[in-house]
Order: sequence, then C-alpha cells, then structure tokens
Amino acid sequence: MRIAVPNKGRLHDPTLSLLERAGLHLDNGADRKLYAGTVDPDVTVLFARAADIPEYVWDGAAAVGVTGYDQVRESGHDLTELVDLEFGRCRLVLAAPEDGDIQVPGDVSGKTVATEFPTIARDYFAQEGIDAEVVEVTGATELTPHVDMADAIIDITSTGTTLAVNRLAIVDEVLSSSARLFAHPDHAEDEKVQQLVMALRSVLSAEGKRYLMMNAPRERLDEVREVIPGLGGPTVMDIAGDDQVAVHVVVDEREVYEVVNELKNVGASGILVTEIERLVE
Ligand SMILES: Nc1ncnc2c1ncn2[C@@H]1O[C@H](COP(=O)(O)OP(=O)(O)OP(=O)(O)O)[C@@H](O)[C@H]1O
Ligand SMILES: O=P(O)(O)OC[C@H]1O[C@H](OP(=O)(O)OP(=O)(O)O)[C@H](O)[C@@H]1O
Ligand SMILES: [Mg+2]
Repeated sequence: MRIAVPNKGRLHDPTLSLLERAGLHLDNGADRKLYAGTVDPDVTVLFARAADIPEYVWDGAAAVGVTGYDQVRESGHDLTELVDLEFGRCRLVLAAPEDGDIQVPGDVSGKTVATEFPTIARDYFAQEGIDAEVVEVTGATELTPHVDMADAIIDITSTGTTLAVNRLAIVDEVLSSSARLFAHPDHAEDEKVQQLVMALRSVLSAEGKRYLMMNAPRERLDEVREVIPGLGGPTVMDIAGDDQVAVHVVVDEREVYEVVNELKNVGASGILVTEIERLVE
C-alpha cells in the first residue's frame, strides 16, 4: 500500500509526526526523497504536493492520501474520507477590502474575485446565484485587491492575521477544512487501509487523555471508584500480602487536576500521571 503525504508546507510535519506516533516509522532521511519505506514492508510513503494528492489517490498512484479537505474539494474527485486528523484547520472565505463597497456576498456580482481555488469559487457562486468573474492566481492572493487585479478574494484563513495585515474583511465563509485521510473508493475497505485507519484513530483518541496509576486502601475502593470518571472503569490489581490495591485508569486530561485531589482525599497514594501514546478501543 502506498500513502501519499504532503512533501512540504503546513501539513508535512504534523503528518509525519502522526505516522510516527501511530508506529509507522519511516526510513531515515525520508523527507529528502520522493518515496520512503516504513517498518511495514507492505507500506510505502510517497511525497507529493498537497494540491496534487487527490489526483495521486484518484489515479491509483497511492491507495490513500493525507491532505486538506479544501484540496479534495478543489480537485473535484469523489474520494472517500476516512479520518479527520484534526490539524490544518482553516476556512476558505470570501474577503474584500475593509471599508470598500463589498459588504455581503451579493455585492461581488459583476465583479472579479481572485483565488487559488477556482473550482470551489465557481461552485460557491453558482450555489449562491452570484455572477462574479473568477481570476485564477497561484499565491499571494491577499495582494490582488490592492493592485487592481481583483475586487475581492477567496482564500484560506486561520488566525486572520494575513487578512488583517492586508486590510481585508471576511464577507462570507465558503468552506471549513482540516487535514484528513482520504482513500480511493475502491480501496477504502482494504485490510491495510483499515489497519492504518485504526492506528491513526488510536493516536487521536490518546491525545488529551492521561493514564493514572495509584495505590489505594482496599477498604476504600468504592470511594476511589466514585471519584474516577474512567474510560470503562478502573483496572484493580491485588498487591500480594498487602491491604492496598493498585488501580490503573484512563482519564480525560482536563479532569486530571480535580481527580488527583479527590483521589488523595479518599486515601490514594503514589499517584502517577503519564501520557498515552495510543489507545485502541
Ligand atoms: N494558515 C493555515 N492554517 C491552517 N491550515 C492551512 C493554512 N494554510 C493552508 N492550510 C492547509 O494546508 C494545505 C496546504 O497548504 P500549504 O500552504 O502547506 O501548501 P501550499 O502553499 O498550497 O503548497 P505549495 O507550496 O506546494 O504550493 C491547504 O490546502 C490547507 O488545507
Ligand atoms: O489566517 P492566517 O493565520 O494568517 O493564515 C492564512 C494564510 O496562510 C496561508 O498561507 P501560507 O502561510 O501557507 O503561505 P503560502 O502563501 O506560501 O502558502 C494562506 O494562504 C493564507 O495566506
Ligand atoms: Mg500555503
């Protein structure tokens, strides 16, 4: 199985980090090559531009690919979305110069809109019944309204800094995106693809979770159970020749502070809090 992965840009590092955490270690020097092997002899990683990945998957050059939902929509290919990887979150927005005469989407009728996403832009205008002319650019879109290349833009925003620096205001949200794992519809159910899906989900499930280990007096076990909001209840183990038991449990990271205090109050001791790499449910 080949996995297409962004070769550079914003999605490159988080994708490689996720594959590593999922246990799919890449060969050394992977990021300077077009291909990389992994610990699984049947799995190869193929590096490509984020915008080209939908095409690679659609053509069968790779069974699956990681890229932004925006890129898949722009490609027009009907790929199967398998996992939302929760990074690369951004929005495609219609934006126009602050204090200009474009205040609502309808105001761009009869005007020009620059974008790196012409397919998405045309679909959006058709759906909204807006008659605007789309001007295709390949970068620095935010500049175009200031050099009279376009009246408005459709571009990516996340923190809003680039729009603000270029004195552009959001007129409408066109699409909300994040990095996701996509498959060719014919490969979505393949065994290797499903193994990858499970491994990636296990990493995402573990994020924001902590593993708690402690000793507790056997006679206060009921009180311990009550304060633990655990995933499927705690694991309780006897400590030979002792009136203490060992208790292990997975807890939401946001609850750890309060839970540890409550556990102390019901007699728990030697409380250890650790991170979890993966959680297969
Ligand atoms: N500011 C951002 N915040 C979050 N995600 C973003 C942001 N900008 C882009 N993305 C996501 O990352 C994807 C790739 O964008 P990126 O900027 O890394 O590549 P690119 O500039 O299109 O690539 P290239 O340099 O190869 O032309 C986008 O399609 C989008 O899904
Ligand atoms: O809302 P913000 O946080 O400012 O992010 C938005 C900017 O991020 C992306 O550009 P990027 O930095 O990837 O540069 P690029 O144009 O080289 O792709 C996008 O094209 C916007 O310009
Ligand atoms: Mg970019």
